[in-house]
Amino acid sequence: MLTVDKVNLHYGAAQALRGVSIAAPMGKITCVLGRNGVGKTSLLRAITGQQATSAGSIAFNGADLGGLAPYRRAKLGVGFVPQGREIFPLLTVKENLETGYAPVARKDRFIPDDIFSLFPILQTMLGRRGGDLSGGQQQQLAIGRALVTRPKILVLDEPTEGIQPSIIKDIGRAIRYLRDSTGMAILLVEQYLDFCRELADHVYIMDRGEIVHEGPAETLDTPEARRHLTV
Ligand SMILES: Nc1ncnc2c1ncn2[C@@H]1O[C@H](COP(=O)(O)OP(=O)(O)OP(=O)(O)O)[C@@H](O)[C@H]1O
Repeated sequence: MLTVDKVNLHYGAAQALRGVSIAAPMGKITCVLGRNGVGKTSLLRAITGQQATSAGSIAFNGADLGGLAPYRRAKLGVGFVPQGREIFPLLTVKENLETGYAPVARKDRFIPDDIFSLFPILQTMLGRRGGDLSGGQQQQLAIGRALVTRPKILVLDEPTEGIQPSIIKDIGRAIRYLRDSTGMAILLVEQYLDFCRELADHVYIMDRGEIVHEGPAETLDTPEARRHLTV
């Protein structure tokens, strides 16, 4: 399980996270919702090690992640699908997937078949350049690349952003399959309420750098939760 305990994060004098505590258990989908700019991406940057925290602690399956570089966290099983996907446009689909080998032991440096069962389009397009893929296909590639790192927790930043409904469904199905078949933890940051309501086991809502609500997915329909999500 991933535990984030009373974490603060600053950009210079501006505080983006204020005493944030969340847990993402193994075998569960945990969703963090919130409007634009409330600190969701900052929380994921803190977890993946891309941004230093100024207080609190982050641990995964008993290992303290505090101060570890992103690649060390990847080696411990933290897989990341960034906002905007960050596909290498001039590398082929296969080469993009292979960039996930970096934190993996030599014997595991192959692309697991599961990735092509989840996203058959990646197999069809293995030789095409990443930049030639549609936004939805790039999102599938970004998830595939994270899976190549053999994560024990998959952290996704707004995977539905700018993506057509049919591919959103495929991504939802893939996330559920990963939870059920591998028992990995999944931590998802989203603005798309329906996607979270359908998928999540547990939800948190952030507002102005703080967690202001937590509960099972059904609690997203309470007036109190709605108030934090409407503009
Ligand atoms: N590199 C940075 N330098 C300074 N301030 C930043 C930086 N990145 C984010 N911020 C600020 O921190 C706050 C939280 O931003 P963050 O990107 O974490 O929010 P978010 O909820 O992920 O938003 P979005 O949904 O737009 O991605 C915002 O006020 C933002 O302007």
